[in-house]
Parts: sequence; structure tokens; C-alpha cells
Amino acid sequence: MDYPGNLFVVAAPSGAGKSSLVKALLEIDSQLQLSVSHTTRAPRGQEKHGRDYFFTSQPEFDAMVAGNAFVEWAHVHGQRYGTSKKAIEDRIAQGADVILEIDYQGALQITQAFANAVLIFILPPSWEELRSRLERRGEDPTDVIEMRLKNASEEMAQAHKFDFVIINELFERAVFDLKAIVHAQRLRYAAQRRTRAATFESLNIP
Ligand SMILES: Nc1nc2c(ncn2[C@@H]2O[C@H](COP(=O)(O)OP(=O)(O)O)[C@@H](O)[C@H]2O)c(=O)[nH]1
Ligand SMILES: Nc1ncnc2c1ncn2[C@@H]1O[C@H](COP(=O)(O)OP(=O)(O)O)[C@@H](O)[C@H]1O
Repeated sequence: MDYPGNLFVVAAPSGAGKSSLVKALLEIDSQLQLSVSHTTRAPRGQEKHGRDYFFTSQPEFDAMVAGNAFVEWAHVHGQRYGTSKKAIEDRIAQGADVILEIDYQGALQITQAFANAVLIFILPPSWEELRSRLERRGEDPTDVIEMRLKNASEEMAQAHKFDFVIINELFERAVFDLKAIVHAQRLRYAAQRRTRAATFESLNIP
């Protein structure tokens, strides 16, 4: 299915900075809309239902899986997370650009459903910095931080499957890189659609 809007998928190990980067991008790009995921994990301190996540009970999540409500879902760090069809389809069908902040398993599932999706992987500058960002964020207990760091190597080993990799060392530089990717994709997609429309017209295809 070919939609007029673009789909951007951002994945990263926990603590690499993807939420902060996506938030900064959304503040400067009014064409971009965030897809709010469903999760079975508990909310953190400042998180709000419907803004950061739809916090969902296990039975509610099961019912959504059974009802085929998710474009993709995955087990991540011992919880389940999923992107509902509602979170993206209507919006890209209407021409909005949507950004997803999901794990690599979900990102790879998204490309099955949306071949034009642009996949971006965020890396931390070092292991030490990843650990210290998770500790400084201060949202997760030590055992959860250890599990997230343990899972990070498996996650980072998937980075080569993505269209772009950004190293989030200097924050402003990483925001700039992200902005450049979004801009380039918009230009590329607009050109593709014009070329296709011209081809259809010349062949008299309605
Ligand atoms: N597959 C999938 N992963 C998701 C979704 N939403 C969030 N995630 C990922 O789940 C992981 C944990 O997210 P979270 O608990 O918010 O921790 P954080 O990444 O440290 O902020 C991250 O890799 C997220 O990108 C989703 O809808 N689908
Ligand atoms: N470039 C950066 N330099 C220093 N700290 C950063 C940078 N990017 C993000 N952070 C901080 O690192 C922590 C983790 O960032 P966050 O966006 O929550 O990561 P993620 O969503 O990938 O788990 C936060 O405290 C955030 O303020």
C-alpha cells in the first residue's frame, strides 16, 4: 500500500537518547507526529497515559493481539510493546509524517508492512556513557539497568540492518543529523511520487 505520508522508525538501546532526540525533533518539525505505543510496563515518574504510552494491562494487550490491532509488537526487556494500526495508518494516509520510537524487532516488522519506512538507529558514543546516561536518568532500578545494558549488545548488533546510524554524542549534532535524514526523505519521496504520476499520465493509466 502506498501512502502519501512518510514513516520514520527510530530504534536504539535503552539510554542512548532516542526519546530526547525525537522530542527535540518534534518541537522543531510541525509536520511530524509521534506514534504513541502500547506497553505492559508500568509508567515512570513523569510519564502520562496517552502521551508517552498507552499503559495497558496484560489482558488488554492480549485482546489487542487477538484482535489484530497491532502493526507490530515485541517482547522487550521483559515487557510487551506494540504499535497499533490506529497510531499510524490514518495519519500517513492523510499525508502526515509519522515517527515511531520502537525496538529493532518492531522496526524490522514495520518494513514488512511499510516498504518505504526509513529506519534510523541511534548509538551511544561508548558503553561507559550508555551506563552513565541510564544511571543519570534515574528512572530504573539497578537490576532493570543491568538487564537493559545486557540487552544493548544484541540490539546494537542489528544496527547494520538500518538505513541510517546516528551516534548521539553531542546532542545538538545528533538532532541535526536526524533533521537532515527527515528532510532528505521528504525530498526523495516527493520526487518519486512526481515521477510515478508522470509515468502513469504518459501511459494513460488512471
Ligand atoms: N517493538 C516495539 N518496541 C517498542 C514500542 N514502544 C517502545 N518500544 C521499545 O521498547 C524499549 C523500551 O522502552 P522504554 O521502556 O520506554 O525504555 P527506554 O527506551 O529506556 O526509554 C525501547 O527499545 C523502545 O524503543 C513499540 O510499540 N514496539
Ligand atoms: N547527547 C547526549 N549527551 C548527554 N546526555 C544525553 C544525550 N542524549 C540524551 N541524554 C540523556 O541520557 C538519558 C537517556 O536519554 P533518553 O532519551 O531517555 O534515552 P532512550 O529513550 O534511548 O532510553 C536522559 O537522561 C537524557 O537526558
